Amino acid sequence: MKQTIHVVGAIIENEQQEIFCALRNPTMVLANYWEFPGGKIEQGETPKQALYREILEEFNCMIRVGEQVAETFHEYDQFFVHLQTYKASIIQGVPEILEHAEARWVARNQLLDLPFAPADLPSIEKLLAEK
Ligand SMILES: Nc1nc2c([nH]c(=O)n2[C@H]2C[C@H](O)[C@@H](COP(=O)(O)OP(=O)(O)OP(=O)(O)O)O2)c(=O)[nH]1
Repeated sequence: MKQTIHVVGAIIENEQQEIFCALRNPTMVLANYWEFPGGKIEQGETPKQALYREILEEFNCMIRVGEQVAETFHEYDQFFVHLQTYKASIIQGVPEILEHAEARWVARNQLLDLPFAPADLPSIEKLLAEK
């Protein structure tokens, strides 16, 4: 039976209203897809705590996590993902790419130009509908 993994993603916006997007590296599951940085929620963590930890681990910066953007269930070939995305802003540090192939700040209306992980599309649609 397929497993369900519970994942959080940060929609980090800067002062130019650009969103921080990261490219999964070729050795990761869902290789070479763009994503909202984040990862799996560990036992005993709230989604917001998990997001804070993941961004610190993977980008060495501290974020403040805000409101939820979307909650999505998506079926991939190998597993189901339960993805919750949250708005966030950087409160300390500049993101360093520690685990991803690449990362960049992207204007909302250019998000769909990147090949995003399919589970992220409802979040992107919500962002595009906001402004
Ligand atoms: N981080 C993140 N993962 C996403 C997004 N969309 C999406 O389908 N996923 C999938 C990809 C992965 O299969 C899973 C997240 O797992 P991960 O490997 O990044 O999590 P992690 O950092 O906790 O990894 P690990 O410690 O288990 O190696 O969720 C997204 O926007 N952000």
